[in-house]
Amino acid sequence: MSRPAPPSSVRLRRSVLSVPAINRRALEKIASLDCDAVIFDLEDSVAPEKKAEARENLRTFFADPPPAGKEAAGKERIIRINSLSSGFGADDLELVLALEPDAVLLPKIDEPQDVMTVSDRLAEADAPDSLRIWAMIETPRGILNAAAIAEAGRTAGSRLDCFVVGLNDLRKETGVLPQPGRTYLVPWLMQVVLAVSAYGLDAIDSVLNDFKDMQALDAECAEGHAMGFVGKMLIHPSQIELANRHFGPDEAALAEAKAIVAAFADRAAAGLNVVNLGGRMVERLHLVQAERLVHKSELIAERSIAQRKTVS
Ligand SMILES: CC(C)(COP(=O)(O)OP(=O)(O)OC[C@H]1O[C@@H](n2cnc3c(N)ncnc32)[C@H](O)[C@@H]1OP(=O)(O)O)[C@@H](O)C(=O)NCCC(=O)NCCSC(=O)C[C@H](O)C(=O)O
Ligand SMILES: [Mg+2]
Repeated sequence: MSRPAPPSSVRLRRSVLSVPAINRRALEKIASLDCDAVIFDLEDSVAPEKKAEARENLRTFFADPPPAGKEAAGKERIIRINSLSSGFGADDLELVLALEPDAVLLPKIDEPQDVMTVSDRLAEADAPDSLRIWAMIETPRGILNAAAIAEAGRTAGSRLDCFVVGLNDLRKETGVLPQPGRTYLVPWLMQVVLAVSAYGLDAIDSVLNDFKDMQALDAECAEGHAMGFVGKMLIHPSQIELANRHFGPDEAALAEAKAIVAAFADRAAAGLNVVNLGGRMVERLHLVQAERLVHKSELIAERSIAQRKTVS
């Protein structure tokens, strides 16, 4: 079976900032922030008695003209709803249908059916295809079923696009303690990366709660990038810059990618699957990675221009 084209390969998701939908001041700040994506949170950061008010805040926010609501410099907009079994999820999902963000983020996904139920509801409501589904993988069953859940992304009509790991819930459920290096969590994190890689989705690494500890964030972003995550979920604006740096291509990686693209574009490489690049074997599979990296750097440049226009 051929691997589907990654649906998200053209999206920048280095820094994915969670903004409590109840916090109007934080909502106002979004346009000035250089994150790639925003998760408007209706779930854990909003108290039960404030859910309705939080939904109203989002209605107002999305009704605003750009750059505040609709387009904020090309940032991807995701609304995290409460689970459908919580008593709040159905109203949240109606809001999503009304606002048509780029994606709806489903919390505490245990199995493929959790995704398909929402996918079916969106189809029934004739939601645009551009409205994707993201899934929080943050329960023991979610980790165990990560591959099956990712496979649901291949089901006809499925809108599944991206996983976000939630280590707060996972630690709560399993008793694994927060530790530098996340030693005992690494096998589970890699299971998520493997699952998304098999089915052409993206995976976003978990939040770091200690938002003042830049050293810890630096280490965790480097680790997440090395593991294969495309970005990090964040809770505070001060975390954006480090995430953008780690999950964007650095200068050396970009120079190498451009050299690979140039090597294969050379007429001498016509019909070759392997070339010698300064004493190193480079294959066409590296060309695909290189082209993605170059494309990503172009998207980053476009986003920076759009962001500068927004704040000036
Ligand atoms: C963690 C916070 C409660 C800290 O807030 P605060 O004390 O207000 O921080 P600061 O005074 O340092 O804020 C400085 C300014 O920045 C704005 N701000 C702060 N956070 C955000 C934000 N997330 N988005 C936008 N703007 C933000 C403040 O308004 C200040 O602005 P100004 O007044 O102009 O100076 C707070 O950061 C926060 O609430 N963060 C998000 C929490 C959240 O979304 N939680 C849910 C996601 S975590 C998760 O999902 C876990 C997962 O499910 C799992 O299981 O692991
Ligand atoms: Mg959680």
